[in-house]
Amino acid sequence: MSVLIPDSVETVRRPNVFRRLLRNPMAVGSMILIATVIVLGLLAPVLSAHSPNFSSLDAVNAPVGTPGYLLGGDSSGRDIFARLLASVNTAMLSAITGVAVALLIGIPFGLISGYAKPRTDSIFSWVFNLLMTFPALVLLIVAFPITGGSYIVMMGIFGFLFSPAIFRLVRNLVVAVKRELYIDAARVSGLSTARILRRHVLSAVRGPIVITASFLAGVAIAVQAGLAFLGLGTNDVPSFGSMTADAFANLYVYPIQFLWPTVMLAILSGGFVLIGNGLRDALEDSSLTPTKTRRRAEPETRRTLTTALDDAAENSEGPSPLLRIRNLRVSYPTTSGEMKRVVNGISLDLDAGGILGLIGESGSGKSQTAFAVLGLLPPEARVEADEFTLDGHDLLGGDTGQLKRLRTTLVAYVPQEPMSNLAPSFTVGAQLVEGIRATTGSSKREARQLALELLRQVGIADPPRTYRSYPHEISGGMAQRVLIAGAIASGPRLLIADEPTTALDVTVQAEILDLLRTLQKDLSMSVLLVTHNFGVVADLCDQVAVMRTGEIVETGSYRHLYRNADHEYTKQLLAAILDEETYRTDPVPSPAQLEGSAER
Ligand SMILES: Nc1ncnc2c1ncn2[C@@H]1O[C@H](COP(=O)(O)OP(=O)(O)OP(=O)(O)O)[C@@H](O)[C@H]1O
Repeated sequence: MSVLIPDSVETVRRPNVFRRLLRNPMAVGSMILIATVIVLGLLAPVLSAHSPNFSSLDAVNAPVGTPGYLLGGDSSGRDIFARLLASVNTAMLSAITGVAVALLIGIPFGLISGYAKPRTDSIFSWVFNLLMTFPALVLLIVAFPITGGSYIVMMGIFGFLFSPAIFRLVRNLVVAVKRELYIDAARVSGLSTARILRRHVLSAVRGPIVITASFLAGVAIAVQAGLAFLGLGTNDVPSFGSMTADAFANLYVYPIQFLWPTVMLAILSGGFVLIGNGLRDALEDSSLTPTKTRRRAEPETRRTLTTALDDAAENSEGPSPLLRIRNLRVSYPTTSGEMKRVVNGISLDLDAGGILGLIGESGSGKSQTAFAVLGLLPPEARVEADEFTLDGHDLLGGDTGQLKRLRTTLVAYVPQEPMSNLAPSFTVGAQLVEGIRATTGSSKREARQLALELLRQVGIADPPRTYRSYPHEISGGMAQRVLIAGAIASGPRLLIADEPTTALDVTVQAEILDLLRTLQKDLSMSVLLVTHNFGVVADLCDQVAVMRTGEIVETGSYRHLYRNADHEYTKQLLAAILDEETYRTDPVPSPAQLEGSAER
């Protein structure tokens, strides 16, 4: 089916950090001053009557306003105004060189270190920590003979020595961001690591990088001036430092000569620091980054059993299990060095087209089981099993790239907290298109059409409008529909839904469950539903596995468990719902209703 795409789809405006920055008077003042000074520096050849190194005996210590010497002459008879403008250019080139080198080294290594496995992270962190212990200023002074006095080379070394600051910043930000649910979602949707790093991780950490770069520019200008003041630098290139040193010798006789370079230095160096402060405030105000939290369902949001029994099917037999798990163990290292089992030898079969509910209290190991299937467990997790296959493919052996491709094509994931799974700085449409293109390889235009069609399919009333909305502009229920749309885009054979309704209110919960049921039938998918809520299980699932402390204590159809639960824990879980009469909206199903539902 083709869908017309409105022209407005791509004309979305982002929340503007720059506009917020413009509300900060200090930052605005600094930007105006710095911009003015930079323009003056660029116009130096036009504005100044002399070249900065031209010296005339007539102009030695000439007072301010001498014809041709707007700010007077220095002790060598050079035009102070011309030298001041030339020094602006020196300062700016120093800042650009120092900051560029620090960013070029710090950002890529920080991204890789923060995102990579612990061993790579340890090696990179060790190297940069070592670099950080070097006394930067002393090294710059010692390196002077090697640089031949070139301030560009000196500032390159400065950038290298300050790159650990950027590295640490980026690495720590990436460590915080990489476990965000929307990064997991991007991984599940098949995006390459490079693309996730570039598009999602870098975009989330760029704000603090810009702020630090601004501070670093101020520091670079001050450091270059300091080195020049000490005489470390060629005499041919004017700089605030060398001007200050010249004026210093005349301080008591011609103090005004000291004023010009120090004021300019303060404007440039301090201005960058103030802009950095303003940027930080503007970004903090506009921070939309979600935190990875988990909400438990409120009691009133629990579903009742009646609807559930109507729909629960007795049989879940298919030709062969799509997902086959035998004796799955997931363990984590503890501080004492021992391994702690969080999934302890579970076995499951999920048939093609079947719906399996994995139910248990918090911490019972449901999500760990689901994440093991999705390949989303953290690197420190140890996963073992006698058999762990998806569509006949071993999920534990083989090539990592092949497994990733297999999961991308066969499995999709619907998470618990829809909002946290959408990247806050991209529109819904952009995120859907990105996922669709990664999994289907379609063109941008085709992906856009498919995204709009999928939004319609998951019951979004105005797909173009939602397409061009940012996550904060849509409701939780819509966000969950968007994620479901993204999940089904690749036509998965297995949909893993981890508490898909927990974060939603009660009416929306019912709608999302209805949608999942409809899609499961229409697309003939298998569904692994992770939940702590028997009502949700009853609504959807053919088969149920009850988990407790990492083990499956009982399995069976929902109807069977409802009537003949053997295990005390299953009875407790059922009783927990049945006891909550206050929160139920439907009557508890009677045995007759159960039979009726069985006959359907
Ligand atoms: N990275 C980790 N390191 C160590 N233990 C972990 C880690 N992640 C999870 N666990 C532990 O694994 C156990 C099972 O967690 P899991 O998330 O699967 O529980 P769950 O049944 O899904 O509960 P919930 O619904 O609250 O998420 C918990 O005790 C948890 O503390």
